[in-house]
Amino acid sequence: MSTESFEIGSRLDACLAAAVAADPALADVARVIAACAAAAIEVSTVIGRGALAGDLAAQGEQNSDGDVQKFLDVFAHERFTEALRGAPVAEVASEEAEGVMLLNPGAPLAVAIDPLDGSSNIGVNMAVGSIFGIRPTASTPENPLGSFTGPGTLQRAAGFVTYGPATSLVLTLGHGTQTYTLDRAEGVFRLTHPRMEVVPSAKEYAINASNARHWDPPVKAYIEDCLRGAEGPLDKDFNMRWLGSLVSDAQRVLLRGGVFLYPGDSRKGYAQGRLRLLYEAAPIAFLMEQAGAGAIDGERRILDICAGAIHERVPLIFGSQEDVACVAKYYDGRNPAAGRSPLFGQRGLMRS
Ligand SMILES: O=P(O)(O)OC[C@H]1O[C@](O)(COP(=O)(O)O)[C@@H](O)[C@@H]1O
Ligand SMILES: [Mg+2]
Ligand SMILES: [Mg+2]
Repeated sequence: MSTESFEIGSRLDACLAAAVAADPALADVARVIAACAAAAIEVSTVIGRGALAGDLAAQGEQNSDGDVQKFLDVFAHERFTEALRGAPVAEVASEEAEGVMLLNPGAPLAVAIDPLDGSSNIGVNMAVGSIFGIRPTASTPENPLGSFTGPGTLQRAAGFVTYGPATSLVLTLGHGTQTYTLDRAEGVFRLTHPRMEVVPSAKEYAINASNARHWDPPVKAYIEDCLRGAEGPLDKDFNMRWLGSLVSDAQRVLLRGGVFLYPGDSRKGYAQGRLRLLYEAAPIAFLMEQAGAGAIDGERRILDICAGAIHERVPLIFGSQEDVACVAKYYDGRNPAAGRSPLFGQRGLMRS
């Protein structure tokens, strides 16, 4: 959906209707997006009430990834899956459900969803979000995961919602990335950023530095060179931000550039990092690419990677094109970590 011709302030439903009028093949995708937007407004209302809505961080069961579910994880999962039941969605792969959920047999679309992203921020009044990727249904009795095992390039649309000081919906249908902001007075999303364009390079990086001792050599080398600032081979002073919420970090990168890294590391269970390919990395990668940014696992483009299982993890590095390309150089053998001290060594990539 190209929304450049839409006026700022246009309602999401009007933008979707116009996109469908221009390309009727988008009708089903538009219904799914409208369902996600409606669920997001419900979730936003509860989050906005904070502690008045009860203990949003109250702990329940463990999800399939071993994370303890909080009240808000489960509430968001229920609101989104209920909304998707009323849309042309055959299957849902949710972080909060072990297997693929079957909604409307024969429907044309499948949705991979992280109903509540940034769970560690629940209950402390910090931003959280929801992420979704919409794919064509492709499962068969012989291949029941078929809707989710194709590459991210198959996604018809993707989006994420950030429940922050404002609630916003970042969306792509494959023709650029747009942001809509929730007009709380009227309960509708309105177009506020018709065309997101990530700057080619910036001076901010995001990584959970408490894992530094577990990182693999390319990541250690890159962050070491960031920390050396203008005196180091990257020739600029960096700022660091880590919000503990992928969507919030992604929103910042979309608006002012920089690079985000959640690499694989040597902790047990973290060889592929923490983030999940289907409902975190692939939708974010689609949105980033449509905004002129990049997303890789270190060596491969995220959108080319196929999942073998619905909760599969993948190392994720995304952001400004030049900054992502710079990180890739640390991975590609041109900067072997051999000869470096384990961390904070003396030589850097850009120095001959
Ligand atoms: O606690 P860590 O290891 O820094 O991980 C933070 C990352 O984990 C996540 O919270 C994972 O998402 P969930 O909260 O949906 O499991 C990301 O939003 C965030 O970037
Ligand atoms: Mg998440
Ligand atoms: Mg989650």
